[in-house]
Amino acid sequence: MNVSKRSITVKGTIIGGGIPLICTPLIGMDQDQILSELQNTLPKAPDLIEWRADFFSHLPNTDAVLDTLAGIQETIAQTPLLFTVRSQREGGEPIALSESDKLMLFEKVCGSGGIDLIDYELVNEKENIHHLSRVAEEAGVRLILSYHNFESTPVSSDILGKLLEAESRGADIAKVAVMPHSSQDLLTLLQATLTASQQLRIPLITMSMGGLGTLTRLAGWMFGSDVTFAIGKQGSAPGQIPIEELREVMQSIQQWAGGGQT
Ligand SMILES: O=C1C[C@@](O)(C(=O)O)C[C@@H](O)[C@@H]1O
Repeated sequence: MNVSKRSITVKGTIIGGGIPLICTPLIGMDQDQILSELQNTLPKAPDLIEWRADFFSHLPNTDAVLDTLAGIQETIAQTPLLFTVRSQREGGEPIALSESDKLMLFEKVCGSGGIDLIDYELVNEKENIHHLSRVAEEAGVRLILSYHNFESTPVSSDILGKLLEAESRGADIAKVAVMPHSSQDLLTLLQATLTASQQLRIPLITMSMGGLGTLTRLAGWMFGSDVTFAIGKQGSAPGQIPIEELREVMQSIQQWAGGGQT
């Protein structure tokens, strides 16, 4: 069954509208570092900014998180902000919060009006996902449900299964990041992406990580991935490349491939 994909608009930015977007992460340990990363990154005009708050050393202090969020918001103006506390089992930094502490923090952060999107892993308890989905919806925050595999690339049907599961659990965007060990693994990820882009009714984000995965970060959009992650000042995952270089290559491909149509 071919179902046309639905785009979503966040702060005037269309995600899933055919034009691939670039997201740059902020990984500073404190507010000063984060705001300096932001000052450095904003002139490079990313479409989205992700605060990887698992790197933030004051994460257990909700007031410090909200204060930093206010500082980020003041600086980024119209650029949509994604809030992520990546779990350690899916490649994040160790944090001193239990899962319920984390969900309480998410409630505060969503309620603050300071974020536009929030990322949570699909592997989490169904009730927690359901709870966060309700909290986010009430706050007008879009939910990304994600799956990361830093070891290997699952078979295409499993990757597709993760993306479909994200949609069925209430995600506004489905995301998968996997580790390739061969060129075949890149094809596997891209095949799953193409099939998902024909079946899902929500935007999707996929990438193969590491040096070998670079091709998917540069050209995944041709197979249906709506957002790619790039380095603004510092990267947050293996294989990300600087935004300037990524944009240059993407623009060349778009120009020669006829405006980004797949
Ligand atoms: O999930 C993702 C994708 C990512 O892991 C990457 O490989 O670019 C980078 C993370 O910061 C982000 O949350």
